[in-house]
Amino acid sequence: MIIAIGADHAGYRLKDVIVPFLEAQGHQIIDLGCNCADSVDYPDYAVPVCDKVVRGEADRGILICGTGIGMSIAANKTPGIRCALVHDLFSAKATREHNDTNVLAMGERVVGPGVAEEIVRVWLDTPFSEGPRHVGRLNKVKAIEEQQALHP
Ligand SMILES: O=C(CO)[C@H](O)[C@H](O)[C@H](O)COP(=O)(O)O
Repeated sequence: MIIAIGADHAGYRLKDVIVPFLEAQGHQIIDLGCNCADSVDYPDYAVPVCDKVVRGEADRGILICGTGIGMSIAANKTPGIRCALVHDLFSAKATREHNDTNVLAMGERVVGPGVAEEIVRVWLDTPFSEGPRHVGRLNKVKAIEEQQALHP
């Protein structure tokens, strides 16, 4: 897969663990920064990663900040993005099966590197279930986006 990844100053160290982990599995990585501890703003990194996904230039996106919360809030403002904040393996699997999420958010201050690697592995490997109830719910989410585009 082609995976776009971004982090703020509170997440770049975990990004630097996840990038070689993914490369070792044969994934192609688009690393959109940041790459040092100088304070930055998470929306500035969430938007470029989400753009890559909605434009089809990346198959998935991964975003990391201190908690993952700011990144997930920002990511879900982009129409077409379904971002899940995940810190456990059950949710990593469920959010792919049920929500067909295309962006994963994690918090470097919440989860250790070993668990984060397993979350990423499970999230990338789990297919959407295609269950009719999930498809119907996702269509309702899409309808919210379309409604808001018509009446911002
Ligand atoms: O948005 C966040 C908190 O929900 C992210 O974790 C940020 O990384 C965090 O706010 C950064 O905090 P800092 O005090 O500016 O390092």
